[in-house]
Amino acid sequence: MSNSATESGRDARNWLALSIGNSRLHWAWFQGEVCKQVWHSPHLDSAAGEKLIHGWNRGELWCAGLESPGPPGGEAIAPNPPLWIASVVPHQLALWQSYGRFYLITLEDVPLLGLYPTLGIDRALALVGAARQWGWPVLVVDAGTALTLTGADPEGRLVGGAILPGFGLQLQSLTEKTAALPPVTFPATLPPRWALTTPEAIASGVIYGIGSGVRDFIEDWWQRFPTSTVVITGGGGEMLLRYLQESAPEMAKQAIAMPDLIFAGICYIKQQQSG
Ligand SMILES: Nc1ncnc2c1ncn2[C@@H]1O[C@H](COP(=O)(O)OP(=O)(O)O)[C@@H](O)[C@H]1O
Ligand SMILES: CC(C)(COP(=O)(O)O)[C@@H](O)C(=O)NCCC(=O)O
Ligand SMILES: [K+]
Repeated sequence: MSNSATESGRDARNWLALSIGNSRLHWAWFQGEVCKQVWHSPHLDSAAGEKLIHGWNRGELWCAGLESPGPPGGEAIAPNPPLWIASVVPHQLALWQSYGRFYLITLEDVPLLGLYPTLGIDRALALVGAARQWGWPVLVVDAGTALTLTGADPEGRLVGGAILPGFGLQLQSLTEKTAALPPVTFPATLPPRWALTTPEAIASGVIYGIGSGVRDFIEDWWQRFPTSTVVITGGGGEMLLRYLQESAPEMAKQAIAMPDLIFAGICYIKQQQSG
């Protein structure tokens, strides 16, 4: 095979995955089944989206001057990569629909039994992504804007789950809905549980509150499915794992952190569809 044939073969295998969350856009660049790079960007406005698509159409993958739409380092890859999207945010999804090689993943594409029609596609994809690697039954804890728990049984049937405000949303809502509580940035480490300052008291309430709730859900899940894998993902996943390491070390040892879980799900669906 000539060099150029090898090159074009490689290029043809390039594709992008975009998961549109309520806080951010999550991007991955794949070659075939291999995930080469993952990065995150803020939501984009329509001008920024159009600029990016225009660049892709011209064969420039990452538009210069656009804030963080591309991977750090801005790798050069083939023009017009297929873009596989999973979205739980309709107004952000609309930006990408004019792109020629746009593929939207919906619940109908996901081979999961017992789905209900309004289940978030991110939750369904995370579940099949986790099961592909660890098998059924599986429980996914996704600490995103909302924190979700989503579990499926040994047959790959959705058992159900729960949705609560995530770390950032809880911190933000306290600031917004009270007169005296200051904005608190997401702490890098666990705060003291018995806090003596207002910011630490807020951080403690949110982190230990979410953490103990999640722990209770996991304990209940293991009563039902003692052999189930538990996978933790999402922007707040590290904090959740830190909580478990301190408060429930045995549980933490058995939980698996997969920050890029959604992309395992997207890759699986793409493979199914591409035959
Ligand atoms: N760099 C970051 N940017 C935004 N949120 C972050 C970041 N690091 C951690 N977080 C936390 O992660 C949560 C958002 O998770 P993420 O999985 O990005 O959400 P979504 O998928 O809903 O957009 C928020 O609670 C936030 O506090
Ligand atoms: C629960 C979610 C908001 C989580 O999204 P995220 O916070 O991670 O952006 C999303 O999965 C969603 O909109 N779900 C629809 C309702 C459901 O899953 O039952
Ligand atoms: K999510």
